Amino acid sequence: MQSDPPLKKNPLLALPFEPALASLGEDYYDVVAAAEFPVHHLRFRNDALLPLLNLDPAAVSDADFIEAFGHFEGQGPFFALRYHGYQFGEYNPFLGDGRGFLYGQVRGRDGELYDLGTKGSGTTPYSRGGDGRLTLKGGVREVLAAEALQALGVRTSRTLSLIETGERLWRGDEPSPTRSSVMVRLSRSHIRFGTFERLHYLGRKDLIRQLLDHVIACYYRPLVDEADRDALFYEQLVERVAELAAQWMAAGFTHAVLNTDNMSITGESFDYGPYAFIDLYDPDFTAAYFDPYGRYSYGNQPLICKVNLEALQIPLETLIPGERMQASLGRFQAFYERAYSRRMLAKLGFEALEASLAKDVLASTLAYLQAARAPYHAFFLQLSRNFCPDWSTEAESILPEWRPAAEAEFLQWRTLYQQALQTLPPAELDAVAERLREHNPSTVLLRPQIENVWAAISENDDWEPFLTLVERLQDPFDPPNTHERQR
Ligand SMILES: Nc1ncnc2c1ncn2[C@@H]1O[C@H](COP(=O)(O)OP(=O)(O)OP(=O)(O)O)[C@@H](O)[C@H]1O
Ligand SMILES: [Mg+2]
Repeated sequence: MQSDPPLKKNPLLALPFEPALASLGEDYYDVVAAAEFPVHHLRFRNDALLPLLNLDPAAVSDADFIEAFGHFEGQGPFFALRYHGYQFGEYNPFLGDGRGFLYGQVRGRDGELYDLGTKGSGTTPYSRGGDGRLTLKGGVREVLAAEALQALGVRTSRTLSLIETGERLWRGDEPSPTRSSVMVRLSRSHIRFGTFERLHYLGRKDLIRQLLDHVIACYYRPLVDEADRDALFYEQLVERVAELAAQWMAAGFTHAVLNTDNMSITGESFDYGPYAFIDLYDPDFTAAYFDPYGRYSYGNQPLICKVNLEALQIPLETLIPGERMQASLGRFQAFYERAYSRRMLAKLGFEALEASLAKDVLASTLAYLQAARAPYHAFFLQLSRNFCPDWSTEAESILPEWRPAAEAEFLQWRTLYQQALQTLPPAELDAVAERLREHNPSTVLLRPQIENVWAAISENDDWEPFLTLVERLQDPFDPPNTHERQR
């Protein structure tokens, strides 16, 4: 008797999905179906992420991606997650996944629990009149942001796949009709501050208790056996969010929509809509056209994170003493400054400096950048490319071309920068050069870069510039030893 040939299994569908959220019961989501799309063109697959899911990229075909993350066959049920949120300071009880769902949860090779979540997969009970879709440009922008941030050391969600879906969408902020896509995102949970806010709004203390236990068990595991774990959770969240704000600020990144429904309970950065990397150093830079008062401006991000953490105290109040949370929140600024200073010192080439000198060097750097309205990334890249150990004895040779932009502030900065170099033994100066190279990208995702790759796609359906840019963003630094040769 002839046996049937073995069916080829789609490795994406054979992932060991864990129903972590589903195990909590039905209060947190609505079961939804994916939209059916007229076409499926795989535009991006993030092979770099597959090993984390114990998958060999060579064993996963494009057709596998399309079956799993375009047709959404062979897996389910899918959950549109319920949440509320403060949007631009106003409470909105009508939110929830309106164009996405939790596709499944998987444990990564690193032992962490990851969510696969969609964006643009169709309408849900929370679409509020929206079409449930993601524009192709929006998908392209989200892929780019996540890859760029990851390489700059920001704790971020990643994009696993982007599939073009052949529909025509109408949007006020893109020339329309515009092309459609569906994205699958890998993240450390889609539980948002707003997930807790909704439970408070509904008066469900029991569910707040259940959800917090779940969050601690899944995402704050070392705390599970602590008697004081609820309060420690909030303290660690404050620390993680402060660290995240510092990561954004050092990377020169403006998230642009820091509503509490876009704040992850794991302290991870996600949801890349109208974001922008700053070009000129300007704390007032605001990326979203719908943010006229600059609530979510570049420089306001640490403060707004703190405001959001404070709002989260309301749903947590029944579980954690208010004074404990206030005391933790009181440490936000110190956590933030420590993390920001460490990252900025690395961008200046230092691992550590004596505390008051570190403070002065950093303050003078920012004062110069702001007075000169200097291009943020170009300044640090040039510092990195031009760095020379002789700078510790020859002040005049330190970036002379940057002097005219704001001379007084420049001279102040230069004096302090040189002073900082002089605290290092001569042998350490090579390490400064290396640190500068490793912390200052030569490929930066400025708006013109995004518009260029988008123009190639929209005008010629040419995906090469996009794929090339993704690759460069994944490793955005000059190669080792190139600066040596340039000098
Ligand atoms: N085209 C759309 N159709 C339906 N709902 C939408 C649409 N665009 C946004 N929404 C909903 O509006 C709210 C705010 O959108 P926002 O842009 O912050 O999130 P998102 O980008 O859709 O998703 P996420 O936060 O998961 O990245 C969310 O509840 C979202 O689901
Ligand atoms: Mg969102």
